[in-house]
Amino acid sequence: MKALHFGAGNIGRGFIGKLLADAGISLTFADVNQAVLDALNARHSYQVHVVGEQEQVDTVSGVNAVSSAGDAVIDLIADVDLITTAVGPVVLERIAPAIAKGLIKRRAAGNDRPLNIIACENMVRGTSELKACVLKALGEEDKTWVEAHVGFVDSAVDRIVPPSARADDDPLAVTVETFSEWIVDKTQFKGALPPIPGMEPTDNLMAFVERKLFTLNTGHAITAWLGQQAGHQTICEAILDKNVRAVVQSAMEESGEVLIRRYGFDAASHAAYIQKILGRFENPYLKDDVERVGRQPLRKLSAGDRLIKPLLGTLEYGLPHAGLVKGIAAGLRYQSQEDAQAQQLMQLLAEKGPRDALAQISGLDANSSVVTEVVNAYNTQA
Ligand SMILES: NC(=O)C1=CN([C@@H]2O[C@H](COP(=O)(O)OP(=O)(O)OC[C@H]3O[C@@H](n4cnc5c(N)ncnc54)[C@H](O)[C@@H]3O)[C@@H](O)[C@H]2O)C=CC1
Ligand SMILES: O=P(O)(O)OC[C@H]1O[C@](O)(CO)[C@@H](O)[C@@H]1O
Repeated sequence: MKALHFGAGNIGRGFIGKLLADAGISLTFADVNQAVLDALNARHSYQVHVVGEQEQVDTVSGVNAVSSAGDAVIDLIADVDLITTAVGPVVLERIAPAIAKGLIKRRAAGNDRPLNIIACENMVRGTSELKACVLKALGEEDKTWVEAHVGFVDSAVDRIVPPSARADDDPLAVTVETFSEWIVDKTQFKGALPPIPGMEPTDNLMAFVERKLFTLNTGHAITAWLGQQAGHQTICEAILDKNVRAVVQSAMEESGEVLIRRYGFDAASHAAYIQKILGRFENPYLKDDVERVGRQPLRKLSAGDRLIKPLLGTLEYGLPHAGLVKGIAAGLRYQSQEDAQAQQLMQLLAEKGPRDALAQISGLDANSSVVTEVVNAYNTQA
């Protein structure tokens, strides 16, 4: 079996690419980073440092790499059995034209073998968004063929893989936590499910996507934003600050109440899930910077993402939401010189003030009482 993975970054090398290679699949990475492409093609292998309760160094070998901007990637799309991505939500639309070209070539070559495409991004139904972008680039006949032969499979991906801070300066080495979870929607595959140990099929994906995004990512973002305000450098330092931790835990519990009502999760198991995540944030070996985890605040504060969607759930069910409100206020205060969205956020706040800025970013009603609560929390955090 052959696979093409877009994005030879942290999650690409440290999680999805590793699972595919470990499953004996012939794997090619597609990326735009020439240094990473050259290193992969020179060595065809790299090391994954697993840190936490158990420590080990695994070697992933037999991998190749191509530029995602050239013709080689189109030839591969025409040939492989599986395509995965971990490029970041905003990049999906940029890789869609190449995927569309590859699918046109695949059809023209008479390759009717099933192909499955799985986006592994921190977003709800990212593969469905990718599919919509790919279909836009196809004519009617190609669209019909794609619907019949290509499975667009949504997934939830959970493993904390920060940029490697290894002293040996190896551009390919990656440091990962022990925990990992990759859940895929089994109802969306074409043909047989690929046998990949570590890939868990479900017919109830939304429950798992929301459980992960609205617990781990909700708590992680708030840890980063409040941690930054308190002068902490890493997630580990931030979550060990009892003031930060109290808000993070309460926001995760508030979001959890929504998940329990919406999906029927067992309350005790969900409480244990939250505790497990808090423990993962404490991993001292990950050196995960608050600036990285808090990145792209406009995306993280948008309507369907990790803060606003759970907040809307608490309003729907009439539940407490003070922790989420403090978390959203902290998001408005995120700072980064490197992050274009942090700069846009600062500009928006300067132009419109917190009430209208939040309404614009999140889609919440500027005159609603929940926006007033966030504005009050924002002013308190000054
Ligand atoms: N790092 C983590 O712990 C986790 C990340 N994720 C998600 O995985 C995705 C990737 O995150 P990371 O691996 O952390 O980011 P990253 O920045 O380490 O990796 C992204 C890779 O995509 C490449 N890329 C950018 N534009 C491209 C293009 N047009 N074609 C091909 N490759 C391109 C970049 O060069 C980079 O190597 C994001 O959606 C993130 O939310 C999900 C779970 C865990
Ligand atoms: O990758 P994003 O969506 O910017 O958010 C950072 C998040 O991604 C992760 O790296 C992986 O889930 C988390 O550590 C963190 O919550």
